[in-house]
Amino acid sequence: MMSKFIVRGGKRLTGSVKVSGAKNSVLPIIAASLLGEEGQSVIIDAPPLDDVMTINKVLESLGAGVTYRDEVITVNAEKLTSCEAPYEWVSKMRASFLVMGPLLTRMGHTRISLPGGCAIGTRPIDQHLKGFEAMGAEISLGQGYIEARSQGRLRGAKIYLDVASVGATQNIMMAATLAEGVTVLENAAKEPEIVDLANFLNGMGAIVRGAGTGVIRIEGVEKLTGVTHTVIPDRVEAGTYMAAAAISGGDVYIEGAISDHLGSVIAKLEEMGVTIQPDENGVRVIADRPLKAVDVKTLPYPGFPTDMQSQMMALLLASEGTSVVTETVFENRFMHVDEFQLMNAEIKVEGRSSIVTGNAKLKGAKVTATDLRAGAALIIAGLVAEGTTEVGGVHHIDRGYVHLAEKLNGLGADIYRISVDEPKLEATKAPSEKVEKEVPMFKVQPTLA
Ligand SMILES: CC(=O)N[C@H]1[C@@H](OP(=O)(O)OP(=O)(O)OC[C@H]2O[C@@H](n3ccc(=O)[nH]c3=O)[C@H](O)[C@@H]2O)O[C@H](CO)[C@@H](O)[C@@H]1O
Ligand SMILES: C=C(OP(=O)(O)O)C(=O)O
Repeated sequence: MMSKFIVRGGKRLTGSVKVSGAKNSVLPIIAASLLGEEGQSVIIDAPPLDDVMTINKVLESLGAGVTYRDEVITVNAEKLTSCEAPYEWVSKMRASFLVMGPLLTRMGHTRISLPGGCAIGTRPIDQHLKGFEAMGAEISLGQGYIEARSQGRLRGAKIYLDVASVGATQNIMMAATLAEGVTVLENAAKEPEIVDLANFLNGMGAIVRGAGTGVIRIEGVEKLTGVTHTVIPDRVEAGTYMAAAAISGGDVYIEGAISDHLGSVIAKLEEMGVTIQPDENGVRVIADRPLKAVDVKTLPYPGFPTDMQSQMMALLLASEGTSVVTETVFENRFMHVDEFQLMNAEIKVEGRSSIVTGNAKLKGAKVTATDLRAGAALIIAGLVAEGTTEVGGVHHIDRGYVHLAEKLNGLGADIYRISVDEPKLEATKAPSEKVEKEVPMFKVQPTLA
């Protein structure tokens, strides 16, 4: 059964919303728990997301014992029975590829389905493989799978990344923890999720230094054990609620948001005229003046995050003046532009930049989430559009947002989720029309005050 979000615009957001654990931290940490040859890992604040369920399935298919209750995952990886991550799971979620480093270094052999490209770009994995090869692995490709083998333990190496890839940094860092000798990773990604993973690994007994800087040094150890760890709050989810608050002219406290992780987003919001008041437990966002247009360029951390680009574009549509949004991280991350245009937005794409005309008179329309963040951005636009916005492609949103509608409704938004029958394709007949089922248009109950 497919779903849609129905957003009725015009509500000002006020109150408090709590941020969940970070999707982009919990996924590599779950993968890293495969390194624990003794004891179990307990991962606290693991958000109930489709992506988390998918990677848990991958771990189970490798023979690990996994339980998930009340946002706590326990992983027992003492005995693994397989080193192969099948297409079934990797095709659902690229981050499953992060099991490659842990499996290779612990078992000396792994076979993983090739992660495909996706809506936002081709997303190659050459830097991951370059790192494994430098550590002595032999890589072969065939039938949609990548196989890596090492004779004995991997060996520490000096590795320079051509791009500061988050995934390659994580995969190589994990592989290096059990390698013989020291690995020095240069031009490493500096995202807070890298630091969270390093803290998890160090808790397991690894020796990782310099995470959060461009050079990470990993001294290999013989064995790692399970550890208890709390995942950092999701900075992209926090940023999404900041944008939602700002577009609605609201006053919202985002509980759990770590302002240090959101420097570039906060700077841009302040430049637009939004008041941001961070404290030790979260960030308050007050939008009591007309918003001003600003230019935004996505960059690796600490630059402006690509995962906030589409939500920011929604906000710029409601600002005074013209903005230029430049995407430098992924080559095809403007799919939301066409959808915004269906809502009466005026945006022109020129290569890697989008020229966004502000003061848009947004109108509700039937639109589709082309990826996770595009979905959130369409909902943000729907908050101020005239009439009703119907957002399809909700499965993308479910990958990365915990109770998005409930959390926004808790702030005063008016969002429903409805079920929609999937169109059936039959050989001899034209595809049937999408039929909206006669489900009562129940309002999702707010879970937060
Ligand atoms: C699960 C997770 O944490 N996902 C995040 C992670 O994705 P992910 O780890 O896949 O993103 P990367 O940092 O690897 O990608 C950044 C850029 O590097 C390129 N590249 C990457 C690897 C490689 O071997 N070769 C190469 O050329 C990519 O095509 C892209 O243009 O970081 C992205 C960039 O902040 C975020 O948008 C994603 O939300
Ligand atoms: C692109 C994203 O995630 P992933 O790398 O898991 O596709 C995202 O979180 O916006």
